[in-house]
Amino acid sequence: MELLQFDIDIMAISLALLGFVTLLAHLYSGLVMKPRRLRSQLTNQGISGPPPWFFLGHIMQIDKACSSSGGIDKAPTMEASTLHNNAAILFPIFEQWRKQDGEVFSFSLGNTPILYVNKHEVVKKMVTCTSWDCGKPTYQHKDRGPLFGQGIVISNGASWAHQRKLIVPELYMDKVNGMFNLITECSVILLNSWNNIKIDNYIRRFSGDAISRACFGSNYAKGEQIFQKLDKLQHAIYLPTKSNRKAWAIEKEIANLILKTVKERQAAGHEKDLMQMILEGAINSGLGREATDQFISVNCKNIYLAGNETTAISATWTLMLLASNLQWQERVRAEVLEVCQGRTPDADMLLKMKRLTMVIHESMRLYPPTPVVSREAFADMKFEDIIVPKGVIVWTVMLTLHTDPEIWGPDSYTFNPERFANGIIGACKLPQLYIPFGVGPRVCIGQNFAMAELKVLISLILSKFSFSVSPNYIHKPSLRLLIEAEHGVRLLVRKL
Ligand code: HEM
Repeated sequence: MELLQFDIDIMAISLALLGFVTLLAHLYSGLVMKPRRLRSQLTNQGISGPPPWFFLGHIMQIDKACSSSGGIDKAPTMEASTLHNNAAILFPIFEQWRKQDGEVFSFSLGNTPILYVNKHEVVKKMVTCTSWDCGKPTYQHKDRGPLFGQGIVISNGASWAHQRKLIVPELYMDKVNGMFNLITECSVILLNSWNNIKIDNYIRRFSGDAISRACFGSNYAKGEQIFQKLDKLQHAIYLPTKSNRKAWAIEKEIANLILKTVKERQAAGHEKDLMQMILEGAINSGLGREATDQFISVNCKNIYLAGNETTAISATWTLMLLASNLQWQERVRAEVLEVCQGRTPDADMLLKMKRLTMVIHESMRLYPPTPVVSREAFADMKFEDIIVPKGVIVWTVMLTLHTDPEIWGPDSYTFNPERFANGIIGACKLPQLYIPFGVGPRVCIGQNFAMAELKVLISLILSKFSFSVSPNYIHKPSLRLLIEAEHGVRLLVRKL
C-alpha cells in the first residue's frame, strides 16, 4: 500500500516537473529563441540595430529618451527653423539610431522585434500592401482590447474587410455633405462659449459632439453619455494592469448602453444616421442577432475612438499655428469672408477655400495626430529588397517622412502652407509619403468627415474672432496615444 502511494507521489512529481520543464522550454523558445532567430534573419540582410537588453529589449532606453526630450518651453515664432522638428523632439532615440544604423534598423519592444523603416521605396510598399498577410499588429489586441475589441481599427483579414465594406460607404463624400448641418450646429455651440482660453477641451467637446450627432442622430445626448464613458475607459486602460478589471467593467457598461439605444431605435423606427446605416448593413449581410449587436457596439466605439481625439487635436494644432502666424491668419480670414459673404459655410464654399486647405495640410504635415504607422507580417513578406520575416512588426514614423528635407526641401521644419499652393502633388517629391490619414487599404475612413469638421470649425472661428498665442502658452508637443500639446494650447481671443 505504502509502495503504491510512493509510486503515485513519484508520478505526480514527475508530471509536475515535466509540465514545468515544458513551460520553461516554451517560454525560452518564445522569449529568447524566436526573437533571436528573427533578429538574425534581419542581420543576415545587413540590417543592424542597437543590442537589446534581455527580456526588456529597448523599452527602458526609449522611455528614458522620451522622458528627457525637453520640448520647447516658449511661444513659437516663425524664425525658429527647427521649431517643428517633432521627430527629433518626440523620438530622439530613433533619430540617434537612424544616424548609427541607417534608414532601416531593428530594435525590440520587450521580446517583440520591430523593424524601423524610413527607406522611401520600402515604406511605400509596406503602407500600400493589400495582402492579408500584412495587418495591424496583434500586440494592439492585448494593449487596446477593451477599447477597440475586434472592431475595424485593429482587426485583420476577413473580419476587417467585412466591417470596412459595410462602414465605408456611410462616410463617402455625398453622405458627409448631408451631415453639414450637424457639423455647423456643433461649431456654433462651441463659438458661443469661445473666449480667452485653453482651447483643447472646447475643441474636444466639439468633435465629440459632432461624432455623437453623426452616429446617433437625434439621440445624440445618449451618444454623449456613451462617449463620456469611453473617455473614462481610455484613461483607465493606460493605468497599470490592476485597473484592467475596471476597464473591462466600463467596457461592459458601454456595450450595454449602445445595445439599449439600438433596441430603442428599432422599436421607435428608423433615422438615417451613421448608427442606423451600420445597423442596416449588419442586418443585410445576414449576421445573427448576437453578431449584429456585437458589430454595432464595437464599431460605434471604434468610430468614436478613431475620429474624436484625432480631429480635435488636428483642429487645436491648426489654431495654434494660425495664432502664431498672424499673416496667414489674416490671409485665410480674408478668403473665408470673401467666399462666405456672411453666410454659413456649405460644401461648395469649403471647396473654394484654397488657403484654408493649404493651412490644414501644412498643420497635419508638421503635427500628424497619429505619428506611427505599424504593420505585422503574418507570413514572410518582401518589401522591395527587404524580407520581413513572419512575426516581425514594421514601423514607419510619419513625422520623419513629413519633415524629411529630401522630400520637402530645405524649409521642411518651417510652417509654410504656400508649399501646398498646387496641392499635395506640387508640395513635395513623394506625395505618396504625405500620409496624415494613412494610405492604402487601411486609409482613414473618416477623412472626408474630419476635413469637413476642420474646415467648418476653423472658417467659422476665423470669421468671428481674431486670436494670438497667449504669453502663458508653453510649446511642448508630447506623445501620448497621439501627438498632443503637453500643457494645452492657450490663445488670446478677440471678437471681430
Ligand atoms: C484629423 C482627423 C483624423 C486623422 C488625422 C486620422 C488618421 C487616421 C490614420 C492615419 C489612419 C490609418 C492608420 C493606419 O494606417 O494604421 C486612420 C484609420 C481610421 N480612421 Fe481616421 N483619422 C481622423 C479622423 C477620423 C474620423 C473622423 C473617423 C470616423 C468618423 C475615423 C475613423 C477611422 C477608422 C475607423 C480607421 C481604421 C480604418 C481601417 O483600419 O480600415 N478617423 N485614421
